[in-house]
Amino acid sequence: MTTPVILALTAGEPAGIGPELCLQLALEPRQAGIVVVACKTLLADRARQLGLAVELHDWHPGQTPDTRAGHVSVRHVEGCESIVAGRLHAGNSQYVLDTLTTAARGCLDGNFDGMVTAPVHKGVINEAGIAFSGHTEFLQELCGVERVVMMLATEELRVALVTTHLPLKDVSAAITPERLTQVTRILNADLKTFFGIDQPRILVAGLNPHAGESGHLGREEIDVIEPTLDKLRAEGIKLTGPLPADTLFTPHWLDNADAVLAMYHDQGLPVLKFQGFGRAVNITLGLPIVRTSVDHGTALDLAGTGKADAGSLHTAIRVGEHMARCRRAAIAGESS
Ligand SMILES: NC(=O)c1ccc[n+]([C@@H]2O[C@H](COP(=O)([O-])OP(=O)(O)OC[C@H]3O[C@@H](n4cnc5c(N)ncnc54)[C@H](O)[C@@H]3O)[C@@H](O)[C@H]2O)c1
Ligand SMILES: N[C@H](C(=O)O)[C@H](O)COP(=O)(O)O
Repeated sequence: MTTPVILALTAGEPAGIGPELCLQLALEPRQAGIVVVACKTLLADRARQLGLAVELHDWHPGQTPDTRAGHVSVRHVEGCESIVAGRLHAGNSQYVLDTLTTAARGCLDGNFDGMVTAPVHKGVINEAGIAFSGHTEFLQELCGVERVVMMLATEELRVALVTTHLPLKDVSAAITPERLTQVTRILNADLKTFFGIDQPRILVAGLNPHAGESGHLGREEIDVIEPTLDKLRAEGIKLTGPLPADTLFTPHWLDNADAVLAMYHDQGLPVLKFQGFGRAVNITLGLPIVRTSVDHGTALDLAGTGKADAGSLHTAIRVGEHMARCRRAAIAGESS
């Protein structure tokens, strides 16, 4: 019998839907051991507000998480100053980041096999005076790696990004040969490791309308993207592009591809979310730990109502568990 996977689940922004999604999940029996990383008072209060019969149990490293329906193991984190659903409070920001640090360090120390994150609110963390652009960048820094890749996925479509959370005006300068090379190599390697694809086929979008129209609508394709893709092809990576982004997301191309590499956040993610919002997963590739997340934000308008859909959280946990098993297998293979 294989040892059960233990995943840390951070509850995210206290004013958002994250805490109640974690509690909804706890109403069901689970295969994976889930440890919710959050303030226990916040969880107890939200359970009371929504009339959810969930028992909270303190969890400490080394213990087996409770997987029974109606029970949840909690790694308590101090510092949550306000627990009002729907109302942001900048004083909670350090607490939110502490939940991420606790989960990530627990993964690095071997206490967790991976981490799954409920949504945080980037704006309120910045209002607290803490520069924060997303979990992706935060975990990259915490884990001390030069490059990571954001990829969102449904059963039918995978979209990875060359650039993530930055103003649109800065995107062009950020698409350098070095970044494109690192991102493509990580995507190619992790599609093999975690998705069992021997020779991934990756479609690469151009940056400009019509992929630059032979240089008449922008030169990034000619100056940066095409030469970089040629070098990567010489390494054996199967790349098609740069393709015009407006027609890339059609069956003609997608039917023969394993992933799309988009140049920036709102070139790729609106298509993915149109296709599968509510059942997609957000994965950070290239980290030394497994990290998956929901495809949605804090939904302050729904917080405390019990109406939030847990579909994406289910996907994030299922994919996180699968990736954790793949990582175990990869490590076992290396050491044998
Ligand atoms: N993984 C993350 O941490 C993550 C992801 C996306 C956005 N965010 C952050 O969330 C905040 C709010 O972002 P936004 O308003 O653009 O997006 P949002 O996803 O919070 O909300 C967009 C719309 O989708 C609805 N919605 C979201 N999740 C839902 C769910 N589970 N069930 C039913 N309906 C749902 C909301 O009610 C809203 O109408 C921002 O600060 C953003 O940066 C965080
Ligand atoms: N870009 C993500 C999305 O649109 O779903 C979201 O902002 C979360 O990003 P992080 O995982 O970096 O927080």
